[in-house]
Amino acid sequence: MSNTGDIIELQDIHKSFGSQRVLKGLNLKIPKGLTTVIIGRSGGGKSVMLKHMIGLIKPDQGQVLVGGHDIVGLNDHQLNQVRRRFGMLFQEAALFDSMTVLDNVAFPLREHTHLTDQQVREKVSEKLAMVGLPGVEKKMPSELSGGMRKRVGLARAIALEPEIILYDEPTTGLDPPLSAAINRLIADTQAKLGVTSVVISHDIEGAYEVGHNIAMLYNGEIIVQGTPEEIRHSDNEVVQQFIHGRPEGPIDVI
Ligand SMILES: Nc1ncnc2c1ncn2[C@@H]1O[C@H](COP(=O)(O)OP(=O)(O)OP(=O)(O)O)[C@@H](O)[C@H]1O
Repeated sequence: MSNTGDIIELQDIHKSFGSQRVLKGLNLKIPKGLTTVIIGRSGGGKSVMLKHMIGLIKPDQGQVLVGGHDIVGLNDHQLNQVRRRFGMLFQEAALFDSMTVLDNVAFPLREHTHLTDQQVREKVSEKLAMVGLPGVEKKMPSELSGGMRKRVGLARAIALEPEIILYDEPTTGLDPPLSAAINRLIADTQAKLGVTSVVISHDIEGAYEVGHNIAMLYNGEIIVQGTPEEIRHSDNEVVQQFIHGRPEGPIDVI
């Protein structure tokens, strides 16, 4: 597994909401050009961790390095520059319901580039074709199935051809064939565009399939990080309980 360094590095991140300590000294390195899957319990802080990477949440303590630069102290304008490097697929695809598919996917292009209307349309068509949805430009989000909405969300996430794509539970709530299709899409997008991907997932099989690298968040920290093979053979009891979905073990399921 070769890479050219770590594009994102979370160093000793602490984050509490009121008295609830969510991240407790978390360390994580995201290697450039590869896909890292984050697994962990529901409510364990995976989304909170992801939001630190684009400055949507600031840590109480610790550093967030993107391309070697700490983004924690940046102002909104500087953060916007950093965010241009990212595409993000949120949990519910977060499409604008009152806009057509074309306008949804075109949104970041119109916000951040000076492309002509014709060029925007061409880029949108190209990205929709990449996600296997050619010709749906005129549809409204309400006319699409959940899986199609996710794919439109993905087309929007890749519209600016970002260096890094963050996926928050891209397959949750989808049936198995559709989950497999979305996983393939994540792998293809990574291979075609050479992007760095960070994927939050509950889908262990999918994690093995798309992840070059898997990290497990537990009790506010990353407790293991390694290749799918290393995770499968980890001697950590928490990891074993989680990946095999066992009710008994060190993880308190109540
Ligand atoms: N802005 C916020 N204000 C207060 N509490 C928050 C905020 N964001 C997240 N939390 C809390 O932080 C904890 C971790 O949430 P998070 O969404 O990161 O979990 P998760 O691991 O992504 O879970 P899931 O897999 O269910 O999506 C939760 O208890 C949540 O309620």
